[in-house]
Amino acid sequence: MLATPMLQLGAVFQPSIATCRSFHQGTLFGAHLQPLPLVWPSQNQLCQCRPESVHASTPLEAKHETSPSQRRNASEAVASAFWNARCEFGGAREQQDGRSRQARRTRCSAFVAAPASPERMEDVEENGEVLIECKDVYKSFGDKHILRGASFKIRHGEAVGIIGPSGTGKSTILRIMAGLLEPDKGEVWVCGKKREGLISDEDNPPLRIGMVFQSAALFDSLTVQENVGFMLYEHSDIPEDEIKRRVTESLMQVGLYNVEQRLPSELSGGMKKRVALARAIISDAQEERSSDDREVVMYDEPTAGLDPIASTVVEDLIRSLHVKSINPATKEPGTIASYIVVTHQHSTIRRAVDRLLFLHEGRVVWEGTTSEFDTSQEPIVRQFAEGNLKGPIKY
Ligand SMILES: Nc1ncnc2c1ncn2[C@@H]1O[C@H](COP(=O)(O)OP(=O)(O)OP(=O)(O)O)[C@@H](O)[C@H]1O
Repeated sequence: MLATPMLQLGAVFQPSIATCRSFHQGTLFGAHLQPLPLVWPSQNQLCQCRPESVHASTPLEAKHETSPSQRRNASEAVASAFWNARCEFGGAREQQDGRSRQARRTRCSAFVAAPASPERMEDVEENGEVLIECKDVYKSFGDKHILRGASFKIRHGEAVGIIGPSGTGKSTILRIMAGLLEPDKGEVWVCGKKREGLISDEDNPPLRIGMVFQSAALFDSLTVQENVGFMLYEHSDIPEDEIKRRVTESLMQVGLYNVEQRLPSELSGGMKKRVALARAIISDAQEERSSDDREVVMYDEPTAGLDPIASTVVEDLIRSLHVKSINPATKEPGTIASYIVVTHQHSTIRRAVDRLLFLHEGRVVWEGTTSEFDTSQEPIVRQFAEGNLKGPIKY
């Protein structure tokens, strides 16, 4: 059984750029900078800091009043940084050899990457290896029955959007796919293997998974530079000057300049999201990837709260990182083999993904391409696409 996480939350959370391992064995600092015992017993259990654990009442919660959003943000910062670190650097990947570990800098994404052609999408749909399959997945929180038999497949090479009304379980299914949450019923198959438990229980996850959380999940007490460079500081011997250079480069790719020394509290919501994306990009810069790599990057509402132009920057950035997109200037592909985007935003639906899963009342009620989304006469799709008050979706 996992011990109750004793997270200190919000702005006082202070990992102090310790190593992931020593952090697990080390201390967290509390509201008055009192060291608090860290209760993660092993690296494999790092995912226990997932938000639903933090929703539970903890000793700290009683001691220091924190809002649910602070708790969620702190837990996601921990989960995001360490869990991505584990996915990036732990397990099977460390055993890989013959693969260049030379740093590869993600190329500037100042272009509009083209969506996949219909032929290419057909090919992926017919021949792509199934990376994740959810079979009849159920999940409830107390008496709220959120997922009620969700079934679908994510194939290698796909850019998939999960859409649907608020509260319908989009983030929940993303967390289940990521292995941060267990379904109550149903199965999740990852690369042909049924997942038992959480990703933290797997020694050699068959699929590399990256996650960009909805809340941006930054460490409030670290500067932008420390947040973005977190993985490189923790898990590489890259000289500090080089890390700084890469941080600046990543930030430029998401349209941020001269913010390295700011704290997250000094940024707008949209800027935080872009910093989170910059962190995801820089974590990508550790070694060469190929389009055969089994990996999925999951973005939970990456453009929520952004103005239309900032949304476009982020959408194009997501698109340009995909292996299926070719930078027209350099003719080079991106590096992210497959990705999933949970979103409400119409611009993101049209600009950042190729195939859509429509989740409603806990099930996938419609699947199709983004162009089919525009032409489908399914009442539920039309209502959602047009924002009608009348239709099968009741508010
Ligand atoms: N850990 C949790 N504990 C309790 N309830 C939860 C938890 N996680 C999600 N929920 C509830 O489950 C429901 C579905 O949440 P989820 O975030 O998956 O929906 P969503 O479709 O992503 O919504 P939105 O589009 O508004 O972000 C919500 O009512 C939410 O409050």
